[in-house]
Amino acid sequence: MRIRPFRRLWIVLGVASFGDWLSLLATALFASAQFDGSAAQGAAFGGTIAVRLLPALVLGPIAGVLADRWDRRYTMVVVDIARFFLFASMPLVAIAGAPRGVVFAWIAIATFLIESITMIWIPAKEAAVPNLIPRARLEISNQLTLITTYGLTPVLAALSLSALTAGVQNAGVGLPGWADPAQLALWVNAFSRLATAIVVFFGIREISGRSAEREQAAQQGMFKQFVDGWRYIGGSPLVRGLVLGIFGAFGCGGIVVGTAKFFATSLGAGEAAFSLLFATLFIGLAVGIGLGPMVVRELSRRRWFGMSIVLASGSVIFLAFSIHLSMALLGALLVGAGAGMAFLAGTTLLGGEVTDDVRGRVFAVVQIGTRVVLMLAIALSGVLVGVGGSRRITLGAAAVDISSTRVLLLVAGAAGVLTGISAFRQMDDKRGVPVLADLWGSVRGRPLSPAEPFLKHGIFVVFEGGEGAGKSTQVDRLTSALQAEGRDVVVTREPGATDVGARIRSLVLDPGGAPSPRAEALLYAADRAHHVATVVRPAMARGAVVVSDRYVDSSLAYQGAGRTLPVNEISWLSSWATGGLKPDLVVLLDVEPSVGLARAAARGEGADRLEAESQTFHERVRYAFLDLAAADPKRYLVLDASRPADELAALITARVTGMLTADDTQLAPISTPPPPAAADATQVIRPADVTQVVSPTSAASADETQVVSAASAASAASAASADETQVVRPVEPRIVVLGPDATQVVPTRAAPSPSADETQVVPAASADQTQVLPPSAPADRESPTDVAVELTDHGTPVDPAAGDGPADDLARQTRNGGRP
Ligand SMILES: Nc1ncnc2c1ncn2[C@@H]1O[C@H](COP(=O)(O)OP(=O)(O)OP(=O)(O)O)[C@@H](O)[C@H]1O
Ligand SMILES: Cc1cn([C@H]2C[C@H](O)[C@@H](COP(=O)(O)O)O2)c(=O)[nH]c1=O
Repeated sequence: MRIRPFRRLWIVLGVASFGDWLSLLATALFASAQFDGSAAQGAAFGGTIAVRLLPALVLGPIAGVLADRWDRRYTMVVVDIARFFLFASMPLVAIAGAPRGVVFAWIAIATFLIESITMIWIPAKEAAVPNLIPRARLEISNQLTLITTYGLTPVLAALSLSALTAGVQNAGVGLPGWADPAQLALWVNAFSRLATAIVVFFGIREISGRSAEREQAAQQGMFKQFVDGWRYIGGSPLVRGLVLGIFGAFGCGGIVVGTAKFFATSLGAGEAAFSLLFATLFIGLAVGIGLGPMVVRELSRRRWFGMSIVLASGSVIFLAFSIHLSMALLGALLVGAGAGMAFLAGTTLLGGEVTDDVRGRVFAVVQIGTRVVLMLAIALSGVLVGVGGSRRITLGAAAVDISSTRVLLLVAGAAGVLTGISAFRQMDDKRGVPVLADLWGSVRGRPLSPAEPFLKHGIFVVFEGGEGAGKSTQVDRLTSALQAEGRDVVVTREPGATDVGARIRSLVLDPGGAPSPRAEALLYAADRAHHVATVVRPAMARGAVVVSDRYVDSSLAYQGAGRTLPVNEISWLSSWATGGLKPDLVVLLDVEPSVGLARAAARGEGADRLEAESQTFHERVRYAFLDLAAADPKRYLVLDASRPADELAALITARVTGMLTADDTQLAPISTPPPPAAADATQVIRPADVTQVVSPTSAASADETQVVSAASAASAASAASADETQVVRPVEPRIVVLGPDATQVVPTRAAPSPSADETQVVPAASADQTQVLPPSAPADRESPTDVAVELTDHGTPVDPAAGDGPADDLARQTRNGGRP
């Protein structure tokens, strides 16, 4: 309202809308007053309202073209002056003493003319709004406009008419003939048009003027402009989806209105129920428009639009099955809310996304189309259910009453749901982001963000783990191995890889400073945002292998589990900071905190602020890392970091080179030729010991954690990233869990099992509960993508080198591609 031209336009709209509602009633009443007898009066009343619909059908198609061709301010002014004369002419004809038949005929003609020119006024006004206010304010301006048009002004118009009637009645006899409420209302309406014309002409000059594209379009012939408008609507998936969706939502609303009377009867309820349903629908509409944006908050408007249509249509289906008035009222409320939200989201999207040169035509199609669809839906559904009645269907001994009202509601609801889904698909701007999680996140103020699109060629490997786990050591080793192959490797770390990061690092780690937990989380996120934007993404875009010492998981573990801040909030923060960039591989070096801290202390550099935290803090951190790995095993390589550094380095190099071999088409060219035995390049170093986490762990105790030794370099080479937005592996890895007396084949998350009948899927959380299979499953084990995992009876790691039991045989077979 602080935007002056918009404020004035809103006042104009309010007055115009008040006049519209007043004239709707007044013209119909005035027309019926020209007849005697209730039948003739009823026909005159209904006829005048029907006449208002005709122009939409006749003039609708070209109204938008005119609104796009002409100056919008002059269009509005000229139309309003014409409406002033037309409205004023109706009582004037009567005052002039014309016979009642002529008065009625003129009312019908004038109504037709008024509605016809209004068809041009509406799109001109609608198309002007987006030029007056910033895009971010469009939704709230639409909310205001819709609430004014469909909430405030009809009520005000009805109250004004009653007040006029009461005033005239109280004045008693002696008043002149023209002073009847309907005629007075027409005068009020006529002068309100004159007032709006003056305000638009003198007060909202900003509406004038044409963009260069509109100027250019106006040079074309009208027919071409008309055809282009339809081509634009049909050819743009967004606009097509919006238009179809809005029509669908209004169709649903119309069917509910059209069948409400029969529906109330089928519920065994009477007239009052009909009025209740009708009123509830409008209350729902107001709730959807007024409160919808507050509820969904930052949800993508494109998604919201599709979801609202599904809500409206799904609620129509719900209505079809309602067996009690309370259910029906709930259904009607939801239909209204869904339709209201769809209309608000739709008009806002149209205002923001449709360019100025075609906006008039698009708005004309929507405004006029919704009227037509609404009226057709009301009329046709009323006729259909009237003709259909209720059928008694006998199925054997049982007989069921099926009312055509419910069948119609069901069919319309199902069609609406399909329309909503199709609109959603056409317009979705967050493909790949789970819909319900996104909705839930948005309601809670944290919508999920899609991965930021960028041309990704490189591979992103991250090392995670507690203090002194050996990350820096392994980062160096991997880097050397890759560089020896001639790869472009970028070594980096968090926090502190950039100048900005170095300052943040000293802020968070210097024992002197003490940022609060939330400030600490934000500082790490700030370091990460800058790091990803300036180091990681550019390096990956050029095809480098990026190796980072710590990344998002450190925040989840240290600030989430360690500082006990809500992990989902830290996760959202990191996802925002990184634009959704996930590593292709996380190497988790798992070690007892006491061992790691002792190693770090042995460096003799003194403990930083986090290293100085308690033992329990570091234990929480450790289990948080393990939990993260268990939740997404394909992306993780979890290693027992107490093993010798050389062994770990061999395993990591094997896994990463395996990934690189698969990805070589995308990576930056290797600068030195590969070793002479090309076949060897595909041979993977056989690991002696890969540790895999097969169960989510609780942070409580070490005994509950199932960290198990595993072996299979082949799996290490193939079981890389599961992230759909990044590297997608053609073969899903699977984990073979070996116990001292049992073998279990556990497909990892969502892995399609090639031999489903041989595979028993068990919840990996508990080794005790696993189903026992004989230790021979050659078909499964021959798969090069299997990971052999060995368990002791209490789930702790077994060193395959230490024993020679059946488990070791199987582990060896797996390593050897199924050969004994
Ligand atoms: N596998 C290993 N076995 C024994 N000692 C190791 C192993 N890996 C690294 N170390 C030693 O442990 C110490 C810490 O190693 P490193 O600096 O690589 O760990 P880090 O995880 O990067 O530590 P921080 O988290 O403190 O940065 C070093 O002295 C290193 O030589
Ligand atoms: C990225 C990140 C790090 N931390 C902590 C973890 C460590 O204690 C230090 C970093 O020191 P290092 O010698 O480089 O390992 O910071 C954290 O708490 N949150 C994070 O996001």
